[in-house]
Amino acid sequence: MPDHQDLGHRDLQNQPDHDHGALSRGDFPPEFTWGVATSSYQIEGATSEGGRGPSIWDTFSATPGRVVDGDNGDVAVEHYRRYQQDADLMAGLGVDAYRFSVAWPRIQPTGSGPVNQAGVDFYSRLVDALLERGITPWATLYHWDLPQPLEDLGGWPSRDTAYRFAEYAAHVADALGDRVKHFITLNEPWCSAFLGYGSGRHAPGRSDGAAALAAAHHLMLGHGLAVQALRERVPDAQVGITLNLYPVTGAHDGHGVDDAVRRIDGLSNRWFLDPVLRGAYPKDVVEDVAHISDLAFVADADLETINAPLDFLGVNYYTRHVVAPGAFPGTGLVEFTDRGLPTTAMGWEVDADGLFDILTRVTRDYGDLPLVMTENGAAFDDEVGADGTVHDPRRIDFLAGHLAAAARAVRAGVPLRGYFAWSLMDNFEWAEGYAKRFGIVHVDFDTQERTVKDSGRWYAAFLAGDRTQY
Ligand SMILES: CO[C@H](O)c1c[n+]2c([nH]1)[C@H](O)[C@@H](O)[C@H](O)[C@H]2CO
Repeated sequence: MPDHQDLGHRDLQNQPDHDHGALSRGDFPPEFTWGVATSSYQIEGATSEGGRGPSIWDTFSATPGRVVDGDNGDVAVEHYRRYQQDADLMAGLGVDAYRFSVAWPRIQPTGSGPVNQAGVDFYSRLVDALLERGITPWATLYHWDLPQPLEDLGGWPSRDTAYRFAEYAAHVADALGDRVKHFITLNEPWCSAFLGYGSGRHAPGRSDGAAALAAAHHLMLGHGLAVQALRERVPDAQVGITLNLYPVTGAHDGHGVDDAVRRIDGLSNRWFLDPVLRGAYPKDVVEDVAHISDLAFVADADLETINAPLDFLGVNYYTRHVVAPGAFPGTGLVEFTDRGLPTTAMGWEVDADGLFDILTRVTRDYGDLPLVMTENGAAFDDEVGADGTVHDPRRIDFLAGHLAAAARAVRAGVPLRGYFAWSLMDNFEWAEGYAKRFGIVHVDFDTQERTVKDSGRWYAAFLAGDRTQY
């Protein structure tokens, strides 16, 4: 069980905004974990092989207009059959760890009932391949691929899905817990709930605010129940959850900006941080959403279950939110804007200082729980040159700048324990399909050929101890 104490507000040492210079692995604690990350639906392919059942992303990507170019994960980057080759890639990069996700529809094709042994066997082989190469497996139990039959029964807005998730977690613990000692219950419940059931931008593509809030609650309830299941079966496991967190900054200091910042910080960050780490929903945000839902789905003991003690908090960071009051002041509407910084191929501003800001804020406001950067990376339009190399200097600059910010946070007192680059290789980027490349390894989606990009070589050199400029 975790033995860290919540020290409450901490005076983290002030640090200079920019300390450009040289950076190396030595700027981080010696036991720091360095890895790469992926997720099942984005890389595995083989969606009809090995007894796998359909997920909501199979359904969503088969629905015309939902995914750019009508792309889907049927083939992806064939990791299901190329996992040995990909494990060799990781070993070549010199990573300590690999964060992957287990596809629920491979373990339980209908989302409940007996396990599909072929699915268990795949992840068992993957884990063994990693361990044989000295790579520590970090398993995410849920990275968005809900079995479609559970969606047909109501999906995450239904409380039963939380109980099915805990049963699934128990099956994974039984199957892999002898060799996997690092578990992340959920990847980004904010995306699963608010993009899946709120905006409809992600699977299952529903647009219902009340359903989105219920989904968020039952995802977090499932998290808490899954922590119990994991602890019962794998007493020596390190267990956490991954949240996508954003520093939120006012676009100016005019009237109403502070409330806009409070609202977006509340819905983006505190709606998940507070239940998971404090056992209560933030009261100001409960009021903000009262016109959408009275939260009647919250049962008495739920928040205690959700507030299960954790060994770490996974943080996914990509960019900052910059906000201003909406067109109709006083309505609570908020406009998202930018600060004219360089952007990635996703249109996200490159803002390494935002990583320092969010890491120090979480430690200052939520105490000394160890933090792990479970995702950080950037999409750029990479091309393979005539010489077969992939020059991606902007991704190197992105990674170096964010690692420098992470080192600054460590110096400021943040208990940061690890960093996973997103992503090992180009893959299915959800509603953007294959049009957006986040990998430090390039994939030719026609031939499946993998080519380590300059950023992959840079990361390998950094992990080998080379000093880098940023
Ligand atoms: C919107 O930013 C989120 O934190 C976020 C960014 N990303 C994610 N979450 C997901 O966890 C990954 O599966 C995506 O591939 C990755 C890149 O888009």
